[in-house]
Amino acid sequence: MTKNKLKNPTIIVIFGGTGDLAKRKLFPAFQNLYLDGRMSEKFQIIALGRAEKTDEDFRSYVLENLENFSRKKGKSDPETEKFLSHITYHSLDIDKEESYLSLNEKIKGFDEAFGERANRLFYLSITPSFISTISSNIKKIGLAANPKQDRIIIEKPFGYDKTSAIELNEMLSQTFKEEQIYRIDHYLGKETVQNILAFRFGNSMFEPLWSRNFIDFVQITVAEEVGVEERGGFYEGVGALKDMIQNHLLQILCMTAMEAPASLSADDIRNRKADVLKSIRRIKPEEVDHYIVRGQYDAGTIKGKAVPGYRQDKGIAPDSNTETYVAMKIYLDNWRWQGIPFYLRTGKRMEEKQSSIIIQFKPVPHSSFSYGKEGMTPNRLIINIQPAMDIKLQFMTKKPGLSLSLRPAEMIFDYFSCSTMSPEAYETLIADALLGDPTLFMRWDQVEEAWDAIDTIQQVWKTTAPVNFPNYKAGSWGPEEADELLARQGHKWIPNTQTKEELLDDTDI
Ligand SMILES: NC(=O)C1=CN([C@@H]2O[C@H](COP(=O)(O)OP(=O)(O)OC[C@H]3O[C@@H](n4cnc5c(N)ncnc54)[C@H](OP(=O)(O)O)[C@@H]3O)[C@@H](O)[C@H]2O)C=CC1
Ligand SMILES: O=C1O[C@H](COP(=O)(O)O)[C@@H](O)[C@H](O)[C@H]1O
Repeated sequence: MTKNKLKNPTIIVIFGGTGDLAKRKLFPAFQNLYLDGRMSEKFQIIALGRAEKTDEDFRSYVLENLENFSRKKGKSDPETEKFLSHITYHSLDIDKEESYLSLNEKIKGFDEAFGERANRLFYLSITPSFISTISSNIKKIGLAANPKQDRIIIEKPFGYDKTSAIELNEMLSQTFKEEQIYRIDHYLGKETVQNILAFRFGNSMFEPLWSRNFIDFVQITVAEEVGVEERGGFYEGVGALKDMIQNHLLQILCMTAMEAPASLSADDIRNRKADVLKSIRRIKPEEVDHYIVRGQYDAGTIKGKAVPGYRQDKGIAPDSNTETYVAMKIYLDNWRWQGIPFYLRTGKRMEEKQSSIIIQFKPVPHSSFSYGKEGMTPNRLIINIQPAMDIKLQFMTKKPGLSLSLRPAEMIFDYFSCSTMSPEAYETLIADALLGDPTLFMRWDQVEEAWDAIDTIQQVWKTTAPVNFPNYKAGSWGPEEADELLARQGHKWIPNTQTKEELLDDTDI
């Protein structure tokens, strides 16, 4: 959210510096920030992993990955070489206290070279089970002794349920104050997610319509074409509810449903988002099947390519009951949204990659018009988050011709048409963390409320195995039960795959 350039000397310590996230997202983000002139003159990245490696070998590994994953690519040009010279590798075993002593020596060495104590940013890109050990070792050795200078970024998932998240937070708070803790949800760094705030509160004409008075229902989709790829071992113990709903989808729900913040300060925005999470209607164990559908993909075809089922993927048990799909109906018990369903769905191996929010408005109370073969289509506002980055307003117009008959049409704002190449989500978030702006990070109460909203579901699923897994084909839009979830309300999932030509169907003019 902030545009400033980092001025203070800074040391970034990446736990999990050799991992998948670091190679695909973190190093490319730092490289792009560097090339954009957003890093300070004096900075050092210390990447940690268990094996012994030389700086040279590690830098070649980073360069190779920049070539594959960075938006500005990583050619071996002088600027990228300069960036690489700011990276050091350090061998550290998280469980061994002596490793932290040598890390401390290394950090002090850079402080000396900088001529002052640098700010420290600890990036925990490791499995959550290591967080407590790292945090207590950081405290023991005094690595983060200055609350004004030192921060920590924690990757998701923050805990596995509400109880473990509370324990984790208590443990962390023995070393770091809340204002030093940056809990990342990379969806909040996406341009189009931030644009929801701009769209809603930077305009006057949509907000009066933004309530139960005019909206029929809201549909939030985060669909992926990919399966679990190389992360089967991690995903098996997690599943779509914890991997996607607890964080990304509930954060998008917050942006869509929140009240206007008093200001753009981090706490004003986060207070209004926390209100949404608090207002999510908690469901009873016996209601879980009524409100939530889980699914797991079977073998199928995506864009003409055959793909295996989840149970055949690498690292997955052949009788796994981990869900790769979740659809749920959420009610918000507050004045603005009482009685309006929010349908959330997410899944891997879906027909196409698509993250979107669809606001369906109530139908007109009465109409004397005739309609084309699609019939009357309610007004819709479609906010496409990715890969399309646009906002569409769908409404009815007169069909060209002699009769007064209507057909749907749309107006489109394309985010790309007015922006230069957007920064990646991780660039925005890391820049904010370096500068100390926590607006786009999750405050503790948000995390706790989000777990509270889904804990009952997890508990019920732990004790009742799904009877019909796998229950959707790779390349589809999920299990049939997800259609029934909406049909009970007289609603349907809106496909959001129509082209403009299909929408403007002229066949019966
Ligand atoms: N990958 C992704 O797309 C995403 C990941 N995340 C989150 O990011 C975090 C990291 O994920 P990811 O990068 O995929 O995980 P990986 O399994 O790829 O990497 C794990 C990292 O942890 C290090 N590690 C493991 N054990 C130790 C130890 N005892 N001492 C020191 N280092 C150790 C490994 O280093 P080494 O083996 O070299 O010692 C490696 O760098 C997780 O919390 C994940 O949920 C969040 C969103 C997306
Ligand atoms: O956090 C995660 O997000 C990715 C999807 O992120 P996107 O930016 O590519 O939409 C998901 O694949 C992964 O399982 C999850 O951990």
